[in-house]
Parts: sequence; structure tokens; C-alpha cells
Amino acid sequence: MIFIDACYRKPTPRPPIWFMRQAGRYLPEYREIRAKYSFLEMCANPEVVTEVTLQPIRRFDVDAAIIFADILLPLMPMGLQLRFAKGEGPVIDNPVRTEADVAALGEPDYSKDLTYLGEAISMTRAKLDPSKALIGFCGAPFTLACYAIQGHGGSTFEYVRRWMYANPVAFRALMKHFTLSTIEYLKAQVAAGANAIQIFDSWGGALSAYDYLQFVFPYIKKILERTSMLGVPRILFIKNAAHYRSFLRTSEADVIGLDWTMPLAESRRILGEDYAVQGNLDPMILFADKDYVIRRTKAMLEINHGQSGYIANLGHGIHKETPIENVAAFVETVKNFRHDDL
Ligand SMILES: Cc1c2[nH]c(c1CCC(=O)O)Cc1[nH]c(c(CCC(=O)O)c1C)Cc1[nH]c(c(CCC(=O)O)c1C)Cc1[nH]c(c(C)c1CCC(=O)O)C2
Repeated sequence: MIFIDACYRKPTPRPPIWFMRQAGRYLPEYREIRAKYSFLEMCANPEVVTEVTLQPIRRFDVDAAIIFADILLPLMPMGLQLRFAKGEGPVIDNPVRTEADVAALGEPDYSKDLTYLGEAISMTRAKLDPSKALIGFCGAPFTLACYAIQGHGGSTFEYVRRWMYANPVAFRALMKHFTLSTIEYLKAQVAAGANAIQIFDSWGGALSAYDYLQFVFPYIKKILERTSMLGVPRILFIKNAAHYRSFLRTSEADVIGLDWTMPLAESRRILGEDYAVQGNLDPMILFADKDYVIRRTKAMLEINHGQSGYIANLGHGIHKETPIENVAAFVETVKNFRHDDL
């Protein structure tokens, strides 16, 4: 699997490629299925999950599939009432507001809870070409806490930051709870057949470097420490984390995911030789004309010319209105890239 080789910084004939949110609404074949089910109904149906996970592989022949699920699913067996409201994104109707709320959270048991996810992973792995990796994933404790505390998404997470500083004991208890359950959640995904895992700290960039180090990073490190024996590469993606790069290299991740605000060459220098990197084309570039998409993709690849340990990806999830022909151009440009292209 060239994706796994690149995660471990082994040489590959070309960089592997997949992209975040590759199974989703920009695909007409996804929208067709989505018209028949709610999002959560889709997630709970292993046949449907297998089908939509494989859709981008069939269409673009990318090197890895990411299992169709959501970072917020594990909150449900903890007693948090999750729903996806039209036009609003995820909503939790009973957010965590007190220390007692944290103490009352259930501890999921993945031999009984969310078993559909393991079934979907095994089913997808069986149908996926052996040369392609299946990626499992989770939300990082801070991003999960953002939804659990605030009850919905946002951009600045002011309420979460305020709550964190006002209730540091409860905040740490919540982070610990999410950390322990996430370790079990990832173990269950690998046991079911996931070949790699990605930790999404989508809102992690909202803090100062000092506060991320104090309140958040120790829990990420714990997850990485406690999943090292699983024998699969671990990708750490923290959105808007340019100000954290100097200490990211103290984690035990195998791959660091970069968004488009973190220059590739500079990030590689800061992270050092021990990490592969993944990213980082701005997903909005896929709205440009096709020649520009190709040019910018080549420019991204050339930065990594001759270096192993690089996985081509977008800098965040693909937008639901992205023109498919530009997605195809992006993937083809990577798949046709050879070192002698320069
Ligand atoms: C923050 C976050 C969530 N979910 C996820 C994150 C972290 C990644 C990121 O930062 O984008 C992760 C996620 N969500 C989904 C995947 C599937 C795998 C893939 O990448 O293809 C993954 C990896 C499916 C999904 N998760 C969701 C959809 C859309 C569901 C639909 O069809 O309506 C999909 C395909 C719903 C979801 N779930 C979440 C949001 C904010 C939304 C609403 C998005 C929107 O409405 O634009 C929470």
C-alpha cells in the first residue's frame, strides 16, 4: 500500500493521494443515496457505509478510503443527544455545562455500542482493493469538547474557551473522559480492519500555543502513546495549528496533517525528519479553472520533490459544491507525477 509506505516515510514511486471528506455531498452518487436516508441512518447501515466509502475510490481511484462515519458518533453512547439539523450542522440538545454533567457521561463499550461501525469497516475492507488503505478516524478530545460544551459548531468557540478557563477541573475531567473513550474507539476500528487512523482536531487551532500545551496537547499525546502498539500509522490533523508546529514534533504521531496556512517546506523543516506530512491544497482552489488547479497541484508536488514521507491531500475537507472535473484533475495530476516530471 503506497499510502502506508508514505506514512512510514518509505520511498514510493509517486506521492499517494486521498482527500478529506472524499465521501460526501459533492458526489452525485452520494446525493442519490443521501436522498433516501438521514445522515445518521446512513452511518448506522453498514451496507450503505460500505457503498459510500467506496464511491470516491471507484470514481477517482485514490490510494486510501476513509470510512464513512462522523467524529461525533461516539458521543451518542455517552448519553449526549446528537442530531444533524438541516442547514445547521450537528446539534447536541443536552450539552455538558457542569462538573456533574461530565461525571454523568456514559462510558461506551465498543463490543456493544456503535457495533455498526466495526461491521462497516470489516465489510469495506473486504471489498477494497488490497493495494488501498482503509483509514479509520476520531475527533480529538478538544474538538469533541467544543460540540459537547457549546452544543453546536461555530468558528471562535468563545463559549468553550470561556467555560474552559472558568471550569478548569471539569474541563480536564471531560478531556480525560474523551481521551480514554477515544483510545478504545480507535482500538475497535483497527481490530475491525482499519489500516491507519486520523485524529481530527478541527477546532484545535482556537487556542494560544500556551493554552493548547496546558489544556489539550497532553491528551493528544496520551492517545498517540496508547495507540502506538496497534501497528498502524497515526495521522494528527489539527486545523489552524501553524502556531503549534514547534511542539507537534514531540508527539508520537507518524504523520502530521497540514492545512493551507502552513507552508509545506517550512513545516517539514520545523517538524524534522521523523514525520511524514499530509496536505495541503486549499479546497477552494478546486473552484478555479482547471489549468490553475493543475498548476497549483504541481507546485505543491514539486515542493516535495525527491522527499519521501509525503501524502497529497487537501488542507481541509472538500466543499460540497466542488466541480467534480476539478477534483479529477487534482487527483490525476498527483497520480501522473513522477520525479522526472521536473
Ligand atoms: C468537525 C467534524 C465533523 N465531522 C468530521 C469532522 C472533522 C473533519 C472536519 O474538520 O471537517 C469528520 C467527518 N465527517 C464525515 C467524514 C467521513 C469521511 C470522509 O472524510 O469522507 C469525516 C472524516 C462525514 C460527514 N459528516 C457530515 C456530513 C454531511 C452529511 C450530509 O450528507 O448532510 C458528512 C458527509 C455532517 C457533519 N459532521 C460534522 C459537521 C460539522 C457536519 C456538517 C457539515 C455540513 O453540513 O457542512 C462534524
